[in-house]
Amino acid sequence: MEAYLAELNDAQRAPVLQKDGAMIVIAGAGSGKTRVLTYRIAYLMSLGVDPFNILSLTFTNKAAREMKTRISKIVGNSEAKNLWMGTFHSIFAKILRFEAEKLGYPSNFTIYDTQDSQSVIRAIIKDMRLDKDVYKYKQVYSRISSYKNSLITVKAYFQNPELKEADAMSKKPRLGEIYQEYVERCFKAGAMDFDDLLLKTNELLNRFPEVLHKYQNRFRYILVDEYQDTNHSQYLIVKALSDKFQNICVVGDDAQSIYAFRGANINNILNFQKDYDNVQMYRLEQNYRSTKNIVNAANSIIEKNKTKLEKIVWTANDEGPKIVVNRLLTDGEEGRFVAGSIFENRMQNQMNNGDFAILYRTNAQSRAMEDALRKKEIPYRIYGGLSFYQRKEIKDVLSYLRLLINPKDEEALKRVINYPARGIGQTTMDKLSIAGNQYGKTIFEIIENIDHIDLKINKSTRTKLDNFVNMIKSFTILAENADAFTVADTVTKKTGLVQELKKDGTPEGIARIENIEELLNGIKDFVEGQKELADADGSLAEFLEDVALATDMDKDTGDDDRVALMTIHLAKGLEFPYVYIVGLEEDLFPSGMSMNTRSELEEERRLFYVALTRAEKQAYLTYTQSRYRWGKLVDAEPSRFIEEVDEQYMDYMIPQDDYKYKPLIDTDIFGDDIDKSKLRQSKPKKGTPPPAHKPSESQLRKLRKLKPASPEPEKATNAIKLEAGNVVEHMRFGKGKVLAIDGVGQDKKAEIDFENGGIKKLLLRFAKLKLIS
Ligand SMILES: Nc1ncnc2c1ncn2[C@@H]1O[C@H](COP(=O)(O)OP(=O)(O)OP(=O)(O)O)[C@@H](O)[C@H]1O
Ligand SMILES: [Mg+2]
Repeated sequence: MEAYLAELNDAQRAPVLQKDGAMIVIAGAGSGKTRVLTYRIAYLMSLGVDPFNILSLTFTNKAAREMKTRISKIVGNSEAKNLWMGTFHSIFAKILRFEAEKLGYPSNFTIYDTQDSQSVIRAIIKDMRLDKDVYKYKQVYSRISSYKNSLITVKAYFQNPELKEADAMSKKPRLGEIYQEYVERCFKAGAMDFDDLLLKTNELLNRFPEVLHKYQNRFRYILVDEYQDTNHSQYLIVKALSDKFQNICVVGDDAQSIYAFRGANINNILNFQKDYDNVQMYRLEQNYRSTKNIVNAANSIIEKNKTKLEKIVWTANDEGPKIVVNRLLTDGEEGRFVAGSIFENRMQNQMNNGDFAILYRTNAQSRAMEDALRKKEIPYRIYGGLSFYQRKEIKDVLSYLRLLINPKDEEALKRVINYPARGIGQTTMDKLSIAGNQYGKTIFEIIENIDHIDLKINKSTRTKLDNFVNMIKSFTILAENADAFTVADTVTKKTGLVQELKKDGTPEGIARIENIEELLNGIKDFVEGQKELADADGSLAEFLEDVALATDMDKDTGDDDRVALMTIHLAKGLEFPYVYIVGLEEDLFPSGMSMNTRSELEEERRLFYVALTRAEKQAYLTYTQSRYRWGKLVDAEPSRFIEEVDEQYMDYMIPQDDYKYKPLIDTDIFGDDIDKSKLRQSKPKKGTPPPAHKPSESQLRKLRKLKPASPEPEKATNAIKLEAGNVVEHMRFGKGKVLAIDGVGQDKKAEIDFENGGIKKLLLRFAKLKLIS
C-alpha cells in the first residue's frame, strides 16, 4: 500500500480505493471529504490515469491550488499541473473560449462581472422608460440570473405563460422583455455574464454532440466538492460530462447547503443515486477538525432542522474549552471585545493572527470589527465586499484592457471613452448609441465608420473619436506580441490615466495611483507564473480571464499573517483555530429577510452550523443590545440560535442579573444628562458623511455607567415569578398568555401563546418580557 494511504482512516480510504464507478460521500463538517478528493486524485494518478483526464470542481480556485500542491507532494512530480481543477466558472470559461465560435461568440469574449451586468440592466430600464422604483435593477438582475441558472432561456420564458404571469403578479410584466433585451445587448457586445458561463456550456454540450463526446472522453474521472451547493445548471453539466464513463465522485454535506437563495438545489444530493448505475454511498463520521465541545454543540444545532439526512459526527479530539457567549452594548463594544480577546489568545496561546477568523452574516458588520482591530494594531484582511478589481481606478485600467481585446465590449467602452476627459460628451454618446441600434453595430464600429454614416457630430468631435479609436487599435497591435505587463504598463501611461490621478494630488488620488501600481505588480507576477506553465504564455487575454473570475479568496497567498474577516458564506470549507461569530441577533442572524418560511429558517440554521464548524480549538458567539441598522439605532434581541445550542457546551460571560434591562432606544436610559434631541437632530457638518446618529464615545461612556435598571412596575421576568395563566408582553411578539413553565434555574423556559407570533418557547434568561397580569 502506498504510504500516504495510511494518512486516511478506513472509511476515508474506501472511496479513494474505488477506482471506477459512481460514488457519493455524504458526511458532516470536518470529516475529511475534501481530503478524500485530494487523495483520490493522487491515487488515480498513481494507477496511471493521465492528469489530463481528471476534472475536479471546487468551491474556490484557491482550494483547487491547495489541492494541487498537496497532490504534487504526494505523487512527487509536477504532473499535477496538468490536472483540470478549479471552480465551475473558471473551468467552463476555458472550455467556452475554445468553442465560442460555435455559439456565435468571439473567442475573445468579455466576461461581464455583476457590476457590468447591472449597469446594462439599468440602461435598459431607462431606455424602456420603466419606473426604476418598480423595476429595481438589482432585483431584475437576480431574477434573470435565476432564470439562467434554471436553464430558462428567453425563448423558454416566452413559451411558459406561468412565468410571465408570476412576473406580472410581482408588478413586473415587462421582465421578459428586459431579459430579452439584456441577452441581445450582451451578445452584441461579445460578452457573457457569470451565469452564461454555465448556461452556454449547457447549450454547447446539448447542441453539439461531437463536442460533448470530446469532453466526455477527455474527462474520464470527475470529482465535485461541496456538491450540496450545485445549482441546476451545474448539475446538468456534470451529468452530461459523466454520462459516458460514469466515473464520478461527489462529496457533500446536506447540512452545509447554504446557497439555495442562489439556486443551489439540495435535491442534487438526494437524487444522485437515481442518476447513475450502481452508486456507492460512503459515509464518514469522524471529525478531525474540532474539539468535542464544538462538534457536540454543532450537532445540537443541526438536530433542530427537520429536512436533513441523519448523520453521525463524533471526534476523538480533546474536549476543549466551552463556547464563549458574550453580550455587548453596541457593535463598537462588540468589536473591542473581539479584538481584545484575539490579542489575549494570541499572547497566551502563542498563536498567529492568521489563526483567527471573525465571521458575520452581512458585510456591513465588518466596519466595527475593523475599527477595533486597527486600534489594537492587529493586522487583518477582509474577504468579500468590494474586491480589489472592482475599485474604480482598477476597473478603469481593466476596461481599457478589455476594450483592446474585445472592442465590442460596450460596458468597457462607455467607461473609458471620456475618462480621462477627452471632450466626448453624453450627447455624442447618445447619438452614437442610437446609430448603433439603428445599424445593428457596436459603438466602436460606428466610430470606425463614422465618415460613411449620416450623423450630426461636428468635425472636432469626430477627430477626438478618431483619436480614441486609433489609440485603442495601437494597443491591440501591441498586445499581439507583447505580454500582459508590457501592454498594461503602456496603457496606464499613454491614456493619461496616471497623470490624471497625479493632478488630483489628494491622499485618495495618491492611494489610487498606488493601487494601479499594485495592479501592475500583480500582472507582472501573473506573467512570470504563467510562463512556467506549458499551455500558457502570459497573454493579456489570459490575465483578464483570471481577473474576471477571481474571488477575493483566490488572491490570498497566505504570505502575511492576518486575522481573516468574512461572511459565513465565504467561509465554507475553511478552518481556523479560533472563530468569532458576531452579531448573533434576531433579524440579523437569522436574517430578517429569511425567516418567513421554515425552509428559509432552516437555511439560516445551516449557515450557523457552517460557521461554528469552522472552529478547531475555540468558538466565540457575540451579540449586542442595540445596533445601527439602516442608519437607525435599533434594539437587538439575542438570536434564537444561541438558545438552540445545548447549554452544557456553553460558557456565558454575562452575569445573570444583568438581564434586567430595558430596550435602549426611546427610553429614559439616555438619562437626564444627555440631551436626546441634540443626539438626534444635530446636523452633520459639510463634507462629513451623512447622518450618523451614533452617540459619541463620551456619551457611550456615560451610557455604560448608567445601570440599565428596569423601573417599576415593569419587572424583568427573571425577577418575577412567572406562572401559567400570566399575561406578558414581548417587544416583537406583542401580548401573550403563558401556557406552561418548565425547567429550573438557567434552563427555565416559558411556553407562551403570543398575539403576533403564535406559540413560542422562550428561555426566560433571554426573553425580555414584561408582566402585564
Ligand atoms: N484521517 C485524517 N487524519 C488526520 N487529519 C485528518 C484526517 N482526515 C481529515 N483530517 C484533517 O481534518 C480537517 C478537516 O478535513 P476536510 O477539510 O477534508 O473536511 P471536510 O469534510 O471537507 O470539511 P467541510 O465539510 O468543512 O468542507 C483537515 O485539517 C484535514 O487535514
Ligand atoms: Mg471540505
